[in-house]
Amino acid sequence: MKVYKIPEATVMRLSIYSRYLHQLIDEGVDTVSSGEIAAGVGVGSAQVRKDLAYFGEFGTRGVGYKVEELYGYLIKILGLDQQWNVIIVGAGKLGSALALYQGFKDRGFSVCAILDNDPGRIGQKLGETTIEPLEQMDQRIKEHNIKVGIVTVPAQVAQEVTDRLITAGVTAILNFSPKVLRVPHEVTLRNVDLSVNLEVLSFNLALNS
Ligand SMILES: NC(=O)c1ccc[n+]([C@@H]2O[C@H](COP(=O)([O-])OP(=O)(O)OC[C@H]3O[C@@H](n4cnc5c(N)ncnc54)[C@H](O)[C@@H]3O)[C@@H](O)[C@H]2O)c1
Repeated sequence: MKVYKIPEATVMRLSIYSRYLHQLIDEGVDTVSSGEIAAGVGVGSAQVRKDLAYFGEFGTRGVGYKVEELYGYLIKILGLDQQWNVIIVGAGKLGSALALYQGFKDRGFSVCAILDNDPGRIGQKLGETTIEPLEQMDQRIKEHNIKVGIVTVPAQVAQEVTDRLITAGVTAILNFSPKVLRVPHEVTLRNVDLSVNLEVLSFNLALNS
């Protein structure tokens, strides 16, 4: 299914709704209203209805949504009904922690390779994955049909590592480095900066103090 021009903020909320629905399934809940989803995840119920309306008609007026059905639908919309193979470049503190994180697998992301250029790191094991030299990039990306690259190298080398990943066939980059990366328009880029979240917390703390 192809869905165009969905705002990124909506996609992020869909991911949060799907987690909440998963929680409801675990609790044995069969149906849920948009108001209950809204209260559960902390957004307005009109927002929930608007987000879901991008994808057609869901739910029955007065009854709400069937939890399992809506969950299955959101998983499909988010592309999580298939496995995405992932490569991590930079097996330092952060890259190693991400490689060991079990939560990715639970959502359909499989870390197939982790690379570094430090001879002292190469050959070390992170769970079932062994840290390999950067030179393995092309081969690993091709053999595992890897589409997602996670960049956890220092900022100075982040662009060259990203360029190399894209040349090798990666089409989605999750950048943890503070470097502002340039990628071709057909490549999806997301930047993760935990200090942005800390600053939001700080803003709220300051507001309430
Ligand atoms: N987004 C966030 O919130 C957040 C949080 C922590 C760190 N970071 C960033 O993540 C990155 C990694 O941080 P860290 O603490 O794990 O650092 P680290 O020094 O522990 O790890 C970096 C690793 O990259 C490797 N490396 C360096 N050049 C390379 C290259 N050209 N090819 C392959 N590997 C190479 C190093 O050998 C090292 O193992 C940094 O850019 C840091 O600023 C971001």
